Amino acid sequence: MLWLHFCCCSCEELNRSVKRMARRNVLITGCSSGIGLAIAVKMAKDEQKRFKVFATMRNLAKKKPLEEAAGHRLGKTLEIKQLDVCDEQSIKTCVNSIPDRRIDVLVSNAGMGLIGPIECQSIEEMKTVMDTNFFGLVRLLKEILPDMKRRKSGHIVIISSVMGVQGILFNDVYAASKFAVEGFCESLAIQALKFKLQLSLIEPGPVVTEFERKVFEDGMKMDLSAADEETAEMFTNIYLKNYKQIFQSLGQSAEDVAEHTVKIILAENPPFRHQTNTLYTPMTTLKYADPNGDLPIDIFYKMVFQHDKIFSASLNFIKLLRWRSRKSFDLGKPSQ
Ligand SMILES: NC(=O)C1=CN([C@@H]2O[C@H](COP(=O)(O)OP(=O)(O)OC[C@H]3O[C@@H](n4cnc5c(N)ncnc54)[C@H](OP(=O)(O)O)[C@@H]3O)[C@@H](O)[C@H]2O)C=CC1
Ligand SMILES: CC1=C(/C=C/C(C)=C/C=C/C(C)=C/C=O)C(C)(C)CCC1
Repeated sequence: MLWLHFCCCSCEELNRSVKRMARRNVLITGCSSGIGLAIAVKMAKDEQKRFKVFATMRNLAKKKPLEEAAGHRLGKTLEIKQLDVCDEQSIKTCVNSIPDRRIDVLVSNAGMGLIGPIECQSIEEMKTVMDTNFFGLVRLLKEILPDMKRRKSGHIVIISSVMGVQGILFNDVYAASKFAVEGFCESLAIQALKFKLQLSLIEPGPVVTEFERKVFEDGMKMDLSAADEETAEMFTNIYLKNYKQIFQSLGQSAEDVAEHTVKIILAENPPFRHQTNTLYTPMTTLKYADPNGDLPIDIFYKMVFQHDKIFSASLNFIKLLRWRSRKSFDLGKPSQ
C-alpha cells in the first residue's frame, strides 16, 4: 500500500515536473492595455497551463486592469514586471529576474502611434516613435537573443502592423517605424533559422484599443498652423473625419488579435508574416500585386480624393453587415 502511495506520488511529481518543463516562459511588453494585455491574459488562462507569462509594463501604477483581467491566475501563471523598452537597464533588470533568464517566447508588443502632417510634428516626437517602436525591439533582442541562440530555441513574436507593409496617408513616421521593424526582422530571420529560432510578424489592421483613442485625441488637438491650408483641410476633413468610421467598420478587438497571436505561437511551423484582419487583406494585397508600387498608391488616392463617397458608403455597408452578423450570433443564430 505504502509502496503504491509512494509510486503514485512520484508519478504525480514526475508528471508535474514534466509539465513544468514543458511550460514555456513568455515575456510580453506593453501589457498595461490593449493587445499586450489581451495576449497576456489569454496565455495565462490557457487550460493546459502551457505558459508562464511575464507580463511587463513601463509604469506599474497602471497594473490594475491586468490584475483584474488575470483574476486567480495572478501569481500563478502570470507575473507582472516593470519594463520600459526605451530603457536598457530596465530590460536587463527584468530579464535577470526571470529564472535562468529563460525566455522561450518573446512578444514584442509595446508601441505607439503618430498621425498628422509632418510639418506639424517635431523631430523629437518622431524620434520617440522610432525609439519605442523600432529601437525598443532592438534593445529587447540585444538582451534576449544571445540566450536564445545559446539554447538553440526560442520564438520571437513581433506585433507589427499592416503599416509595416503599406504606408497610409498621414501615418508617415508610424509606418516608417513599422517598416523598420519589418526590414530588421526580415534580415534577422535568416540568421535565426541557423540557430533554429522562430520569428513571426503579426500584422493587425485597425484595432480598437487605447492606441486608437490616443492617436485620435492627439490628432484633434494638433496645432496645424505650420501646414498649408490644403494639407490642414485634408487632415481634418478627410483623415480625421473618416478615422472613427474606419475603426468601427474594419476594426478588430484586442482579444481577436490575441487569439491570432496565440495560434501562431502554438503552431508547429509558425509563418514569418501573419495578417489578422481578412477585411483589410485586399488592401495589402495591392502591394504584392504590382512590383512598380504604383497600384496601391493610385487606389488609395482614388479612394480618398475621387471616390470618397463610395468608399464611405462601403465602410457603412461593412459596418451594417458586421453588426447584423454579431446580432444574430447574440441570438444564437449565426448568419449564413
Ligand atoms: N490599435 C491598432 O490599431 C494597432 C496597433 N498595432 C500595434 O499593436 C501594439 C500594441 O498597441 P495597442 O494595444 O493597440 O495600443 P495600447 O495603447 O493599448 O497599448 C500600447 C502599450 O505599449 C506600451 N508602451 C508604450 N511605450 C512603451 C515603452 N517605452 N515601454 C514599454 N511599454 C510601452 C503602453 O504603455 P503605457 O500605458 O504606459 O503607455 C501600452 O501598454 C503596438 O505595437 C501597435 O503599434 C498594430 C496594428 C494596429
Ligand atoms: C483604409 C484606408 C484609409 C485608412 C486606414 C487606416 C486609418 C488604417 C489604420 C491602421 C492602423 C491604425 C494600424 C496600426 O498599426 C484611408 C487612408 C483613410 C483611406 C484609404 C483607405
